[in-house]
Amino acid sequence: MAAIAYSDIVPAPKALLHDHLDGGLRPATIVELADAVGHELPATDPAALGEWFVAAADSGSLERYLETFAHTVAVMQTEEGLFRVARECALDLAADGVVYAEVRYAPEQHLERGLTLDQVVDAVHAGFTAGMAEAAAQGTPIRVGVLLTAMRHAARSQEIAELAVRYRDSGVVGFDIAGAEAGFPPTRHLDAFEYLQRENFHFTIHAGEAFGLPSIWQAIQWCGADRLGHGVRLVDDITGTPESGETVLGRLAAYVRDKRIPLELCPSSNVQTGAAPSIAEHPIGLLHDLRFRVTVNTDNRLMSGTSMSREMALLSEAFGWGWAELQWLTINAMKSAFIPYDERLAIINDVIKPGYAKLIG
Ligand SMILES: O=c1[nH]cnc2c1ncn2[C@@H]1O[C@H](CO)[C@@H](O)[C@H]1O
Ligand SMILES: [Zn+2]
Repeated sequence: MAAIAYSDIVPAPKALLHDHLDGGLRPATIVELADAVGHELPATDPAALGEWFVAAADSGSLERYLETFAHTVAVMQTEEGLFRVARECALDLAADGVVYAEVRYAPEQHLERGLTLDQVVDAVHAGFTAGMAEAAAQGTPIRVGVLLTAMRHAARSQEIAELAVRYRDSGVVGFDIAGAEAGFPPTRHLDAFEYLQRENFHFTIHAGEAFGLPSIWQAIQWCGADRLGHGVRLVDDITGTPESGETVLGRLAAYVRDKRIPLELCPSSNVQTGAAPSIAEHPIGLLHDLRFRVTVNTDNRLMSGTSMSREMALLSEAFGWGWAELQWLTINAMKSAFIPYDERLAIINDVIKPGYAKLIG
């Protein structure tokens, strides 16, 4: 079957679970905000700056990929900067046909100019609220929920977990840890995860991206993660291929599949950090064939020069996926969202299924 074109995918309803607020700024916005706060950039022409981010993030290592965030985080230190970035994020996702998104960021990284954690969360919330209202007025409604991230090398996870729970009725739907994986196992933050479980709150953990199975195992069996951020290295626990008919799942891979634990896979990001050799060789193909709870995500639209529609177009081309697969990915994501069950179901039945029914024809 011919691959579905990017331009045909844009109007299709999409759900996104793994997108970093500080990884999705418009290059032109970075230039303007950097000028206002006196931050020096590697390029001041927006197009050149956009190219710089993709090239610099194309490093083959997660640590070097993450260094590029210095230039986005630097311009997200004021209420105006945070509001603007969040508003534009909602608008950009809506324009790409995303109808539901969970966007994450680490409040502790936005305190350099004197904001408090609460001021950071309030400013982002106001930006998303404005962006959602504008998107709805433009006929492209989107719902955005926030995940508050704690940085895994730092020691503020308990505080950020408490912040997330405090804001659970004001737009925050979950918690996450991110940052360099090797050397910073999720169990360092066990207190925060146990607290969140006692609060009946939801969380995902970046695991199995730059480091393998022990990180995934800890995230699930010690920390109790609802979902896996990436989780792509789970393939290390799978032998054989479906074609040969001798695929064998190890205990951990079997557990993840049996429990329907969602995998927040981010193909382009993985190719840039070296977690996968190419889109065509990305384990998402195998994980899809084995019917894991696979979702597709952008991770960092700026650093990967990507969007949900582009990721789906790349997958359609690499694996021959048609509308049925794109719908499957979208419904998987919506089923795995952190908003209440009835609200997830309403988006699936009222928005996603009718949207794809028109496309499938
Ligand atoms: O793919 C990733 N793996 C691990 N950490 C990441 C990834 N993308 C972004 N961040 C980290 O998360 C912080 C909050 O959004 C970002 O500042 C970046 O350091
Ligand atoms: Zn991420």
